[in-house]
Amino acid sequence: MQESSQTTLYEQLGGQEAIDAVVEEFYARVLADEKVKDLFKNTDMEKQKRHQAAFIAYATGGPNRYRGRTIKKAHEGLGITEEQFMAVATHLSDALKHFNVPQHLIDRVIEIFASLKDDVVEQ
Ligand code: HEM
Repeated sequence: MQESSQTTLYEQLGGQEAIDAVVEEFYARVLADEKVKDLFKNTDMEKQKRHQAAFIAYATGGPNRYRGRTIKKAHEGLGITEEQFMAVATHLSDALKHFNVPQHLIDRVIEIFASLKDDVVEQ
C-alpha cells in the first residue's frame, strides 16, 4: 500500500497502543542506564509513561490528550546535559527498533525529539 501524505506519523507508528508499548520499552531502557536513571528516582513512573505516551501521540499528529506541563517546565532544574539527552534519544530509537518500526519513521520521531532539545538541556 502506498503511504499517503494524509496519513499522520502517529497512524504510521500504529496508533496509541503501539506508542504505549514503545514507551514501556523506552523507560525500561532509560531506567537501566546509569547515566540517567537517578534523574527519575522521585518520579511516579506510571504517570510518567502515561504523560510521555500522550505527548508522543500529540507530537506525531495524533489526538491531543496531553495534560502535563510544558516540556520546558517539566525539565527545569534537572540539569540535564547534552550527553544525557543523546543517551535518552538513543534509548527511544532503540525502543522503536525493538518493535521493528521502519528506519524512516524512527528518523522522523527522533527529529521531533531533537527539535525540543533546547527546552530540555540546561548544561
Ligand atoms: C525532547 C525530549 C524529551 C521529551 C519530549 C520529554 C518529555 C517529557 C514529558 C512529557 C514529561 C512529563 C511532564 C509532566 O508530567 O508534566 C517529562 C518528564 C521528565 N523527563 Fe523528559 N522528555 C525529554 C527528554 C528528557 C531527557 C533527555 C531526560 C533525562 C536525561 C528527561 C527526564 C525527565 C524527568 C526526570 C522527568 C520527570 C520530572 C518529574 O518527575 O517531575 N527527559 N519528560
